[in-house]
Amino acid sequence: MVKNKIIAKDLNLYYGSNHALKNISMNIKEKSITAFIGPSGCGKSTFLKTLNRMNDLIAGVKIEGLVTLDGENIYDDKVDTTLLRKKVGMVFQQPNPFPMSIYDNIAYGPRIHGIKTKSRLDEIVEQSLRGAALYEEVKDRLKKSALGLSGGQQQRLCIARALAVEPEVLLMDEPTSALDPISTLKIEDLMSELKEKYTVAIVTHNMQQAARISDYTAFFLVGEMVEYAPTDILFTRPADKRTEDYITGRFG
Ligand SMILES: Nc1ncnc2c1ncn2[C@@H]1O[C@H](COP(=O)(O)OP(=O)(O)OP(=O)(O)O)[C@@H](O)[C@H]1O
Repeated sequence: MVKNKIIAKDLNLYYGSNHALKNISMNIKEKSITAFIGPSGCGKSTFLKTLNRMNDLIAGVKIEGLVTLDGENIYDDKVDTTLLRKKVGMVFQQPNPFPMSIYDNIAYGPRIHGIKTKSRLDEIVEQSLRGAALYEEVKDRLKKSALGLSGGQQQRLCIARALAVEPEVLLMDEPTSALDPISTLKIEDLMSELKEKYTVAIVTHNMQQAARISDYTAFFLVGEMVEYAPTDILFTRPADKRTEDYITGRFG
């Protein structure tokens, strides 16, 4: 049986008086891809961000309920959020490399976590770039600015940067929506490789993408999680009429 890596239980989130997540319970399976779909504003990104406490950074947010990672409550007062975010990395919609060299982008996280030796950093940079299927394209320009890379390369760099601190979970918030179709395909292929080692959760607006790459899909609607099932079942035999209406394009 596949292990549950993350468990959310009765999760509620309020932005001030806006009840943005309503009683969400979900088990996210280890070493698989879970996609969150649903119309704009339904809470997909908000839910994703609760999984590494990125919403803590927003003023006026109130969170109730439980999220566990390997059985440990990530909202416990004792949790070090820097370490949590090392274990649960994040990749955003817009590629956001730091304005520094390709090498330094990758070495940044490991350096913060105390790795100083050049040979070890060299090793991590190469491994991470290989893990993100970027090494061959950039190996001769590691000391050049990351801002000179194409959008698709920048996004793979951001994935490599996330991999450099040895995460267990990767959260991806519409990682391909700013990319052309070829770069999108590269990232999708990469994600299928990544799930051999990591647990991946992805927000996507693109239902075909969810159907192509994910093992499980959750459908959100105005803050509720309407349905959560293996992807092939959710797209072929949804249990809820609202899921069916959405995936057949009747709204959203
Ligand atoms: N930082 C914030 N402060 C206040 N309200 C927010 C904030 N972020 C999101 N919201 C609100 O929470 C609700 C859910 O937003 P969220 O971004 O999670 O939805 P989404 O499904 O990811 O949407 P989209 O697909 O458009 O990105 C919306 O009503 C949104 O306006």
